[in-house]
Amino acid sequence: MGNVYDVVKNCYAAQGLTVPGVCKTLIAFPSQQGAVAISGLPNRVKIVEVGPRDGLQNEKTVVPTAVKIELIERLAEAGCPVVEATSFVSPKWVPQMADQVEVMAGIRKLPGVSYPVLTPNLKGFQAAVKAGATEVAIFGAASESFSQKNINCSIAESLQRFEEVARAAQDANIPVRGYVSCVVGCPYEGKINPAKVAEVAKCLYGMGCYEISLGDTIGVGTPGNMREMLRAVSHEVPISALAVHCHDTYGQALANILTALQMGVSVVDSSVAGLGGCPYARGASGNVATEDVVYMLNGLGIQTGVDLQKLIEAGDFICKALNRRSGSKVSQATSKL
Ligand SMILES: CC(C)(COP(=O)([O-])OP(=O)([O-])OC[C@H]1O[C@@H](n2cnc3c(N)ncnc32)[C@H](O)[C@@H]1OP(=O)([O-])[O-])[C@@H](O)C(=O)NCCC(=O)NCCSC(=O)C[C@@](C)(O)CC(=O)[O-]
Repeated sequence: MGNVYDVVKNCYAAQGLTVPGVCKTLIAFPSQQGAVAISGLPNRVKIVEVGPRDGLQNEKTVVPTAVKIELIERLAEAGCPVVEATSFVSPKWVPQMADQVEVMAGIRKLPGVSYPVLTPNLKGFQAAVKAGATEVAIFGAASESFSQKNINCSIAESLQRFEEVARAAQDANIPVRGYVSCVVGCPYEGKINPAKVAEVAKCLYGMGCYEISLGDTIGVGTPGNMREMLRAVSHEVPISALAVHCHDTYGQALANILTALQMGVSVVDSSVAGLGGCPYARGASGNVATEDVVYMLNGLGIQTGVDLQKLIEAGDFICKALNRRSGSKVSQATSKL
């Protein structure tokens, strides 16, 4: 078989017709050789690789610091422009991130790559700066219960803490990214009102966050409710400043990402080998695998700057270290070739 377009063209030709323009743009070839763009999608997408932080924070056995450092370096070498390195949170709450200072000291930073870290409060921010962080992220939620479980305070209290971090970061000329968790569903409260997501996103943006990452923390989103939520948030924050962060619990992450791209989002968070889950979100599975996102974007002719082969190798490296099978379908498929 040639390709899907040829088959469709021949069917139309057999009836003496030509292919309508709309069909031409809707037929995409999901292979590395025959990339075809769908009109209306961005030409370039920024991948924010969160595997070393979101991916590893929930691991039960301690991952050696040297393994974390090698993973971060491999991801940067694969062309990921942003590699979230660790978090400056309480080691009592997230023991897996207790080696944050050593991780920051150990990574050989590549020029042009950003290595943000999570900072829930001023204490975390100050420690991060001392450890050499040049970008931080504050992380709130659209669910009161999740906010309490994750950072031990209400949404309103968290916004006060974030305001302090944002002000200190501005004084130190450090860019701040903002997260909103539970943007469509919460493990404790169920469905989340898009208006609440928009309200929290607006506050974070107003504090000076250059980008707001919208987290489907437990991976219950569908293209329908993601669209509804993105529509509400984009009334308060420009779509160019939004990112999506999709966990893949129900297998909807790629569809949700494509929906977001069609709405004008051009920043996607993902985790190599599909690692991850939040320790305070019961039942949450890993993030969408970066390999799968890059494969989809390659198939659409969308630039990412990421080398898929090197990415797969980085995924193989961490899966071997964790003694686990990759959560990436692309990695699973190519390992059988
Ligand atoms: C926010 C706190 C610290 C509040 O925790 P707390 O217990 O309320 O804090 P506190 O201010 O009462 O202090 C208690 C102790 O923690 C220490 N402490 C206080 N702050 C820090 C700090 N920054 N770093 C290190 N230590 C800290 C502080 O010094 C004190 O130590 P002690 O006197 O008992 O020895 C805690 O709840 C915490 O660390 N939570 C982090 C939870 C977390 O990391 N969750 C995962 C990340 S979020 C996520 O995965 C979702 C996301 C972003 O990926 C998007 C999505 O998928 O939706």
